[in-house]
Amino acid sequence: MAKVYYQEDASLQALQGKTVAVVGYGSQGHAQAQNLRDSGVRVVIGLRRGRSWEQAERDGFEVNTVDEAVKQADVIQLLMPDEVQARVYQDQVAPYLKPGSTLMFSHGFNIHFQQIQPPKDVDVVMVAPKGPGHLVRRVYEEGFGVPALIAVEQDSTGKAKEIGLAYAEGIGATKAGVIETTFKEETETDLFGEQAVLCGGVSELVKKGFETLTEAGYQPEIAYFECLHELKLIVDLMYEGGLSGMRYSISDTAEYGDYVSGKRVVGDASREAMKEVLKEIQDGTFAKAWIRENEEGRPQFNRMRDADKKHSVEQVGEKLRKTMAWLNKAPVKG
Ligand SMILES: NC(=O)C1=CN([C@@H]2O[C@H](COP(=O)(O)OP(=O)(O)OC[C@H]3O[C@@H](n4cnc5c(N)ncnc54)[C@H](OP(=O)(O)O)[C@@H]3O)[C@@H](O)[C@H]2O)C=CC1
Ligand SMILES: CC(=O)[C@](C)(O)C(=O)O
Ligand SMILES: [Mg+2]
Ligand SMILES: [Mg+2]
Repeated sequence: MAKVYYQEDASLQALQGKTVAVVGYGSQGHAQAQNLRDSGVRVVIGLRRGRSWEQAERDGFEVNTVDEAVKQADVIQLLMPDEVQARVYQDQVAPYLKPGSTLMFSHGFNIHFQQIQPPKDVDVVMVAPKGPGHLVRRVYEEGFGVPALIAVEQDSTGKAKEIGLAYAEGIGATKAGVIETTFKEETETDLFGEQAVLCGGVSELVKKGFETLTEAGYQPEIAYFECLHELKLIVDLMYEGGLSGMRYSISDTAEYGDYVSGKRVVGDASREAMKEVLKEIQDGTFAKAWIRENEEGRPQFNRMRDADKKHSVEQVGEKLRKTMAWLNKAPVKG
């Protein structure tokens, strides 16, 4: 049975009198920094000059270069993109890390695949929210939390878990539950989830459903509503009540079709592909390819990103979403 921590298991006390440097102010950075501040934790932001720097200042934070932020911090949370962390760590974090400080991550990639090898005299802890940064902020403001995983890789002070739990409390995660794990388990399951199901699997399902309908001559607007927009409404039901909760709300016609056709679309071939994807995550093939892709200037990543931006589901979606007033105030990428 998984060990899950809630509010009664955590205390912000462990962060009292300490300074947390949040390095990076993107999706997770802005959310975690603002939640911590609202929870009464002293936060400084570490960045390079640019868009995020200006945004963090506008949001009222003290912003420093990464090295200056690290110098004054007791806890350093690295929230830059995974692929830049190792270089910035090497040049601007490692030389200034105080013994006994806490180096934190929200994803295990760089520790698990040994791109970052911290000294023995610091704690190495992960608090990984299981949700996109903008929701980590939005859900906190609503008085709730996004669940998270916690892992301790190195405990030099004997207080690593306590500090990690205090951090999880500060970002609101203990309201939803914080599951104990290892860097290995978080890294492999997170990569698998985003590739096979949450991002990769769902995007392809949406595109192929949309293409099937439009190629058969149906209107793209209808295909968009059917295969993309309504997905959220259906997934909200799953989120609240699992598969049965969703099936309680849909018609029996839909439920019958769900049982007989779902397995034909996502069947044994997909299960085999999922196993292959998982194996390549576990044996490091995926990590190696992603690191190489970045070293080469991201030729494939950029090509695939451009191609998908031009997909007709995106063209028709952009037009339709303009009419949805409630969407226009929610930031998608900060
Ligand atoms: N996105 C998510 O919701 C989730 C992310 N995670 C993990 O959280 C971590 C952060 O990811 P995410 O929030 O998506 O990252 P983003 O891409 O949103 O954040 C990028 C931030 O890092 C800054 N940055 C980039 N390069 C540098 C640099 N060389 N020096 C200083 N700052 C730099 C950017 O500043 P600038 O404007 O100057 O470029 C920006 O503020 C990753 O480990 C990720 O796996 C975990 C769970 C979910
Ligand atoms: C949002 C999240 O949890 C992901 C999909 O794992 C990520 O952005 O890396
Ligand atoms: Mg994730
Ligand atoms: Mg991820």
